[in-house]
Amino acid sequence: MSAEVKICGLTDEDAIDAAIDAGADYLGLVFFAKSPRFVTPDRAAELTQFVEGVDKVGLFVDAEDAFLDEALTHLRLDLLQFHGAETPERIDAIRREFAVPVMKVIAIGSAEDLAKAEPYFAVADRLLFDAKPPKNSDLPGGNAVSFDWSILSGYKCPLQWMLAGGLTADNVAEAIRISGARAVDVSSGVESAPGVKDAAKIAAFIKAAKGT
Ligand SMILES: O=C(O)c1ccccc1N[C@@H]1O[C@H](COP(=O)(O)O)[C@@H](O)[C@H]1O
Repeated sequence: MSAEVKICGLTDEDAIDAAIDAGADYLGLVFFAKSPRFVTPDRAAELTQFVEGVDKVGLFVDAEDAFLDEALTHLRLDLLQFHGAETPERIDAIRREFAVPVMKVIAIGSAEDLAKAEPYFAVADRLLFDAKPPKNSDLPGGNAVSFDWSILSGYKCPLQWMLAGGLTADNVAEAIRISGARAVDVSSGVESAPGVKDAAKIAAFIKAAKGT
C-alpha cells in the first residue's frame, strides 16, 4: 500500500530539497521553541520561498493567537498541526479565526485512547495519531517512540488521518500495512542527529512508504 508522506522538522534548504526531490507530499515546519527542529516564522518563510506543489504544514504546541497570526503573516501554510493540549473548543476557534485546515494530534498509548479523537471529529479537518511521549521528555512529539499500530487496524475514522511516532525506512511499510494508514509523518527517523535531516534517510523513507 502506498501512503502520502510528511517530512517534519525541516530546518535547512538541503533537507527541503531532499524531501521534495524524493517525492514528499507535505513539508513540516516546527514552530515550538523547545524543539531542536524549531524555526522562526521568518526563517520558515525564507526556507520555503520557492516551494511549490508541496503542502506546507506548521506544527504548533499550545500556541496563542498572536503567534499563529505572526506565522501566517510570514508564510502561507496549507495545514496547521496542533501537537499540544488544545481542546476541541480551541481547535474550533482557531479554525474559524484563521480559516486554514487544522490537524489535531491524538496521543495513543492503548486502544482506549482512540476515544479521545471523537470530540475532534466535528471541529478538525484531520487527525494525526502519534505515540505518547516518554515521561521526562520536553517534547510532546518528535521522540522517536512508536505505539502498537494494530490499535488503528480497522479503525473507522470520519476524518483523514496520519500515522506518526518512531517511523523509519525499516518499519514504515509494516506500520502502513498493520495500521491501514494512508498518510505517514516522520521526523527523528530521517535524521542523523536531533534536528539534522539526512537526505539518504529521507529518500529511503519515502521509497518505503510509497512502495516504489
Ligand atoms: O519534531 C519535533 O521536534 C516535535 C516537537 C513537538 C511536537 C511534535 C514534534 N514532532 C512530531 O512528532 C511526531 C513523531 O515524530 P518522530 O518521527 O517520532 O520523531 C511527528 O508527527 C512529528 O511531526
